[in-house]
Amino acid sequence: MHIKRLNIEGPLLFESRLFQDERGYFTETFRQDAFREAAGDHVFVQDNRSHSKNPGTVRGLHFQMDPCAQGKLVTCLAGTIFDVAVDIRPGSRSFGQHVSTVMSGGDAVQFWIPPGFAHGFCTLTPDCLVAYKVTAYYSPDHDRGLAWDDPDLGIDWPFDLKQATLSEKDGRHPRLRDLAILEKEN
Ligand SMILES: Cc1cn([C@H]2C[C@H](O)[C@@H](COP(=O)(O)OP(=O)(O)O[C@H]3O[C@@H](C)C(=O)[C@@H](O)[C@H]3O)O2)c(=O)[nH]c1=O
Repeated sequence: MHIKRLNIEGPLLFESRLFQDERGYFTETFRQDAFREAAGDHVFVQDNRSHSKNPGTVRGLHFQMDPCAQGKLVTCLAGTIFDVAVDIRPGSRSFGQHVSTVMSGGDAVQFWIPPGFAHGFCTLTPDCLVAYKVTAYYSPDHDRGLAWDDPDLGIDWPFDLKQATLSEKDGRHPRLRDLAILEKEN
């Protein structure tokens, strides 16, 4: 398993080896030992999957408040997505900055996003399947969002933003500067 560190302390890219043969391929998608060594002790308690029909679908940016903050290990099983994690850890040196990656079905890459980040993605092809493990259960009471197109975040979404498809909920998240929960710390 190859592990790539990114510009922000915390998020990681895990790349597994693909064993190809005439049948197709085999790959290990998760190893507790390699994960723990690189990312620390986290326990995954829930696995999720979403399907997005159209390119230009945006989901995010989402996070859960403490004590239900979630670390997420994200992978793309089909299609191609642009995935992004924004640092909203109070007091972090990289607060408000983000890291991103493009992931496709079959490339055996997993994106580790620790608790304290807002996460989202957009789809670049039809029929994107995204699967992810999380370290805390879904809690609607702690579920929060951040505006995916907040200009202060400077995310270079690689599609025509005017064509974005998103949920009603994702269309009304606050900008980073208006996130009340963070005002005091930063
Ligand atoms: C996230 C989640 C949603 N739901 C329900 C609530 C709602 O009725 C329906 C759809 O939820 P959402 O619109 O929030 O789904 P979605 O926009 O796909 O939300 C996901 O987006 C990505 C970017 C993430 O990072 C995830 O953690 C999660 O927030 O599914 C659960 O039952 N369990 C869950 O864990």
